Amino acid sequence: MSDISTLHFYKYQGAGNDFILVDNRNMAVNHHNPAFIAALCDRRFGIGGDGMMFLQTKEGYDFEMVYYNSDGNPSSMCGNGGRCIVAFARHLGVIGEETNFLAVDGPHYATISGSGDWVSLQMIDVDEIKNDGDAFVLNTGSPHYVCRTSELASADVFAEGRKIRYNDRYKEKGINVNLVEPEGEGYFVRTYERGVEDETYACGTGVTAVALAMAKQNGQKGEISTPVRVLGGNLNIRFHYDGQRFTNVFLEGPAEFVFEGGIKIPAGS
Ligand SMILES: N[C@@H](CCC[C@H](N)C(=O)O)C(=O)O
Repeated sequence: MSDISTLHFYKYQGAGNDFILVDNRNMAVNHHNPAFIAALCDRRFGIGGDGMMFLQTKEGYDFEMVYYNSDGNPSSMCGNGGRCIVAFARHLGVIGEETNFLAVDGPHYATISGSGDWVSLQMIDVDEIKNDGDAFVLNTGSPHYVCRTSELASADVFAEGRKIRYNDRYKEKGINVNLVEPEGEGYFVRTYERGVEDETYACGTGVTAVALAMAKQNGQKGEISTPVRVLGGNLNIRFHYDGQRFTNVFLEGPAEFVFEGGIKIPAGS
């Protein structure tokens, strides 16, 4: 009897934030194993990814999104991951052009374009933005630190992000660190991600946090649409702000299939 089996996986990316996806509707994969997830996300010895997701069935919803960071630990919401799993669900025939699914931060509504590669994902409402010196701290499904800067193209985001993520205030629970500068009608953003412990090419909950924090700082109210450029492409965030609460928050952008394959794993994983 063989002690090795093959895991069929799919790779997707949303503005360069890349993920391994597995159809686990039959619950064949036991994913409560950080070393297993981290090994698959490893860019040299595994498939490679900023995170890994399992699409599972959930009563009352089209599907459930179960998300892990590349360090192998389950995490809070991933916005780009959410957009990618919607594209994956569409590919599997689980959904049509709109969906209601469950993620770790609650229910999400999303739509996907007919061509299947542009996803608009509703994020949680936000009613609190705190200050940490000149920076903003808020939770858009995941915790974010947002700090305005200049000369962002040449910034050492890894070093600056790491310093903040591991300072006394944040080191226990961790935080994602977003550096931002105005660009055209919107912003250029670079993010150091907790759980990847590196800069990623995009962070969906991060650009959402930036758009909300900048609207508050600029005194904007009403229906707002904010384009954001990240290292891996372009995203857009639209929302309503009444001066107290951010509602109807949508993260929009590309979610694209990259490749699929099989990888040998120990049986029972
Ligand atoms: N890439 C994500 C955020 C994933 C979670 C994050 N690393 C954390 O642990 O908070 C996104 O697109 O939102």
